[in-house]
Amino acid sequence: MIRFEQVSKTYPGGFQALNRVNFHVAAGELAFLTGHSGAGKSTLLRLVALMERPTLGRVLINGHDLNKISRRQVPYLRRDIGMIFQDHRLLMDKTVFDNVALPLYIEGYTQSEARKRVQAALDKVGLGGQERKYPIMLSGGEQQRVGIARAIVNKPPLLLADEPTGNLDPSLSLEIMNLFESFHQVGVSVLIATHDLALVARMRHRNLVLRNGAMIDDGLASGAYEPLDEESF
Ligand SMILES: Nc1ncnc2c1ncn2[C@@H]1O[C@H](COP(=O)(O)OP(=O)(O)OP(=O)(O)O)[C@@H](O)[C@H]1O
Repeated sequence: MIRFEQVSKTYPGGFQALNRVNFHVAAGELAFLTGHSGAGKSTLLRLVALMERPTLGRVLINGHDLNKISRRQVPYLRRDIGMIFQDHRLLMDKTVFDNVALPLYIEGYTQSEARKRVQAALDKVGLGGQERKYPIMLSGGEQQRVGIARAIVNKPPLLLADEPTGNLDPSLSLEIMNLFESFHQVGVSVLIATHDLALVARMRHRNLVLRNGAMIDDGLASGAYEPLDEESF
């Protein structure tokens, strides 16, 4: 699903955010991406989401070499990627319905055509019946769920989350992670950048670790990918 081959990213100005990164995340896998602040996590996600281009190397998504994707093709590829941000990036002057429907409006759906899909997405994140509210009327955890509903409304096979629990307390964070787990269980690929190492340990999924732009652990050799049995947890 996601393959990086010798990927480096140097920003204008000369800062090298990623240095020869190699990894593969298979279709349907859930993996975490961890590392210190500035390690390159957001940069890596932005390369996957075609928000940045690599300076060197190849990024492949679903077999598509992103170096060969023209600007015109970018929106089509992005449809297959749901993106979730720490600050959820909701439109505060729009209802929950309109926020979640946004990707569908962009694809040309009318409000009535979008209705079923929006309701299904809100049901999945536990916010059924909240369509008419405005984000300001919701708690932080609920606002993040609206952001997740917006990311899944057009059923993308790949979800990318950048610090999705950064503003939430531990119990809300666990609820949000459980939601990602439920998408993974129905076959969606999920890559989550996070600082929350306690939560990562608890979730028992693969952990890709960046340090100063280099991938120092891809979560495979260490055995972290293998589920632990109850006794050893
Ligand atoms: N557009 C940009 N132009 C120049 N430098 C950038 C740009 N975006 C990021 N950087 C630099 O690249 C490095 C990696 O940033 P990145 O946001 O990928 O790290 P991160 O691991 O996500 O950090 P954090 O956990 O703090 O969000 C940082 O030193 C940052 O300042």
